[in-house]
Amino acid sequence: MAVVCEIRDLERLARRRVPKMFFDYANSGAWTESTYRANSEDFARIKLRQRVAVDMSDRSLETTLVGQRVSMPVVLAPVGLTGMQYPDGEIAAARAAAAAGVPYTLSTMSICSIETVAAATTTPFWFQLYVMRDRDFVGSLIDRAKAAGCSALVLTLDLQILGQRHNDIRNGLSTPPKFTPKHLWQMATRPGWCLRMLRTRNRTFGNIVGHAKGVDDLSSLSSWTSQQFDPRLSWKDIEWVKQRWGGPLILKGILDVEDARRALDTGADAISVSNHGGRQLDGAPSSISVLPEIVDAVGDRIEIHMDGGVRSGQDVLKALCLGAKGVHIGRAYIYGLAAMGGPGVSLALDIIRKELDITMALCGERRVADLSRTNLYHEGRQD
Ligand SMILES: Cc1cc2nc3c(=O)[nH]c(=O)nc-3n(C[C@H](O)[C@H](O)[C@H](O)COP(=O)(O)O)c2cc1C
Ligand SMILES: CCCCCCC(=O)C(=O)O
Repeated sequence: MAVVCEIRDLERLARRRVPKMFFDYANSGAWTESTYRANSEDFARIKLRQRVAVDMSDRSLETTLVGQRVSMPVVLAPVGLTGMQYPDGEIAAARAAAAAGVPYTLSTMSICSIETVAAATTTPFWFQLYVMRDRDFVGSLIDRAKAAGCSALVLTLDLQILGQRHNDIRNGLSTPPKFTPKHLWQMATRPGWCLRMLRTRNRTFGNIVGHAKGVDDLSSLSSWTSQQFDPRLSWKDIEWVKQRWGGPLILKGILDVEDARRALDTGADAISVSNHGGRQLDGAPSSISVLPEIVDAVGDRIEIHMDGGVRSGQDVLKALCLGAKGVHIGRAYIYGLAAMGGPGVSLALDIIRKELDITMALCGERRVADLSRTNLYHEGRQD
């Protein structure tokens, strides 16, 4: 049995257990992957300020996110095709998040539908929305999320056009998988995954198939996306989404100060500083590098979340110090899920919680709300 100490251990296990096309889908970025790499590398450059002889006996990671109490300021980010990493993966992730006291965000592009996840869980989850050309369908997704009791809507703004991901093109990624000799070989070398996958009926996009015109041909994900996603999405559409939804709204994919100011005008409850995990605009800066300027511009008027490159509790702490109230993790929990299903997601969350707690204590802080830039050295000097 492999020893799992950190998220990278789960990544190694996931690589061994999931067919290449699905592991690569999660583990890649767009084009040269420079932004994908920068997301993690820029975290590593930030140094922590050690403090000693501070009473650390009473510590807490609890806080609130968009008005909801959480056991730590971590959220499971929306991840498309989660159910191809592990059968019924969305249900497993939602249950693990609920047990850990953190929110789970179900993607529009999930394998298990909103209703399937709601029926299998008792804790409200968040729903992530993509805006498609067919606004009646988008409206129906919002209504379905409301009917399922979702407790926040995450509106993603940075993927109206799909960034080019070379691994997915090379792998001929599709869902359900095509049965070409290459794909059959990839699956045959992962027999555990195949056996488990045979036991579920959820093998294609549950929210979408059968619900909207022309969505049944999913053989080419990128051409399908360009047919269905609406490239005309603009700020004025956000008002419509906000009205129709009527609950907590988080705008995801903000990377620029001007866009952050624009987001403020929409009256959204939070923004998520994100470059989609380096999967969209390659060459864009890392999320952690732009977080401080966005916090300086709008942080006193809107709750700020972030994601991108978070692989440890130390990374979470650095983002909190730079002004994020919530930190969303994508691949960190997907590796756990792909490696061992629901228990793997729980393990990923346990690892991050423990690392965050220990790091906070060694920095001399007892509450996440007390973390600030004074706990960091940036580029070798103290901010
Ligand atoms: C495999 C995969 C699928 C994703 N699918 C979605 C999605 O459906 N909707 C969305 O808003 N973001 C999606 N994202 C982006 C994540 O929500 C998040 O922004 C990103 O994973 C953060 O970077 P990290 O993986 O380094 O933590 C996806 C990310 C990955 C890795
Ligand atoms: C049909 C594929 C669309 C991609 C949606 C999932 C996503 O956001 C991603 O980054 O991948």
